[in-house]
Amino acid sequence: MKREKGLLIVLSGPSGVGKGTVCGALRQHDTDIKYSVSATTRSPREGEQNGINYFFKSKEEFEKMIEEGEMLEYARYVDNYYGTPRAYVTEMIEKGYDVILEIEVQGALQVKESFPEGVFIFLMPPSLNELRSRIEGRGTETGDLIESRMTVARDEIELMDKYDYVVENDEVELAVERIKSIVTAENCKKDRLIHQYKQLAEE
Ligand SMILES: Nc1ncnc2c1ncn2[C@@H]1O[C@H](COP(=O)(O)OP(=O)(O)OP(=O)(O)O)[C@@H](O)[C@H]1O
Ligand SMILES: Nc1nc2c(ncn2[C@@H]2O[C@H](COP(=O)(O)O)[C@@H](O)[C@H]2O)c(=O)[nH]1
Repeated sequence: MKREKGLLIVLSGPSGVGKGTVCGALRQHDTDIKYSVSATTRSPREGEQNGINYFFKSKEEFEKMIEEGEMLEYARYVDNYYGTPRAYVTEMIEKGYDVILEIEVQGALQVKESFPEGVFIFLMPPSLNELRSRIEGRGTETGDLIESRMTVARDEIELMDKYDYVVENDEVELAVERIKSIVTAENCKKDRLIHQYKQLAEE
């Protein structure tokens, strides 16, 4: 549902936990939520398209975006930059759409500073062994890169108490239902607060 102002939803969690898969499934359920496309200096994987999966940038292009204040947040993750272009997110929120960001933990904590009214959800794997098999099963990284991602994952999991919600991704459809419930509840809370605020303003 479109409102006066949309909700910013930050879906975070370790690489390979299933953020992209869960967002893809959520998209099938809720076509009104807008998905922010990140920028990155990582090379495209087979099948990834510029402007759809990511905006693929050179290091120089990315650093220029940072300098020009175009990033809502950004982080260096395993030797590459990743960041959220600010313009799309603020435009959609102002238009009343809920917007979801699918980002790692350093970036999520930056967004929490600038957008404390956002909803911060940490997607949790059933176990570290399952996380490793998901990364391996995806087949997009090998050897050292898998180890680097697993090392970062352990640090990220330690920060999950900084989030408003922790959602287990045991089964994709269950994770989607949990996220949908959170979004519905948070929107009700926001509507109630706006209603109370308007009543007070009228008194
Ligand atoms: N609930 C699940 N059960 C089993 N496999 C899953 C589940 N969710 C996702 N996967 C699988 O795990 C792999 C990683 O998922 P995905 O690419 O969505 O993770 P991600 O968190 O978006 O990763 P990254 O942050 O690196 O982009 C994929 O092969 C996906 O099919
Ligand atoms: N801080 C940000 N992190 C992001 C963003 N877009 C994606 N990511 C995260 O980076 C890692 C690696 O992604 P991969 O596509 O190379 O597997 C993963 O945790 C993503 O969620 C972003 O805009 N900002």
